[in-house]
Amino acid sequence: MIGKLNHVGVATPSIDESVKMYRELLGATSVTDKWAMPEQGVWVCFVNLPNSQIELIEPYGETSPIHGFLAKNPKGGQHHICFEVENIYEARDALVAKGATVLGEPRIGAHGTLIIFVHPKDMGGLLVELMETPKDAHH
Ligand SMILES: C[C@@H](C(=O)O)C(=O)SCCNC(=O)CCNC(=O)[C@H](O)C(C)(C)COP(=O)(O)OP(=O)(O)OC[C@H]1O[C@@H](n2cnc3c(N)ncnc32)[C@H](O)[C@@H]1OP(=O)(O)O
Ligand SMILES: [Co+2]
Repeated sequence: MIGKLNHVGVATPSIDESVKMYRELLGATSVTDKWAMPEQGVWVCFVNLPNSQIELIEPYGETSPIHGFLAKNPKGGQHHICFEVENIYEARDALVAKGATVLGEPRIGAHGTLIIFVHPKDMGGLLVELMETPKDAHH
């Protein structure tokens, strides 16, 4: 089931400050604009790497799912890791059949394809996002 590593999600109190850090300290040159995803409760911005992406996420709105994480990690930190799958519903059903806790219903993520999250308690403390491979994927 598990496919390519798509992105590593990094929570931050300020995407602007984080982008500056990736540019100045690590020499990142390809960074997208940030945009709001109200239904996900986050602002999103991608630092493009040759083989993957860092997804910077900042809380959007009072019910953002990352408020708790930032309360515990005020400077931010690694928040989730995202693997591609071919079919999100098949992946979801297989996980549920094995007793894993899938958080919420499949919804559209930052790449325009369906995503789900697997609770960290079932993944050795790691929050795992699964996303359907974009049809025009070229990485
Ligand atoms: C735009 C999109 C995309 O890529 O397309 C995105 O990525 S959106 C990315 C943002 N969206 C999401 O993360 C949606 C799915 N996430 C969630 O539903 C939530 O964040 C939960 C994962 C359920 C955590 O919720 P909450 O912070 O309220 O935690 P909680 O108080 O229930 O704590 C449950 C336990 O999980 C731990 N915990 C919380 N966040 C964690 C994280 N990111 N990684 C690992 N562990 C984590 C807590 O420390 C706690 O551990 P102890 O029990 O040991 O104290
Ligand atoms: Co993500």
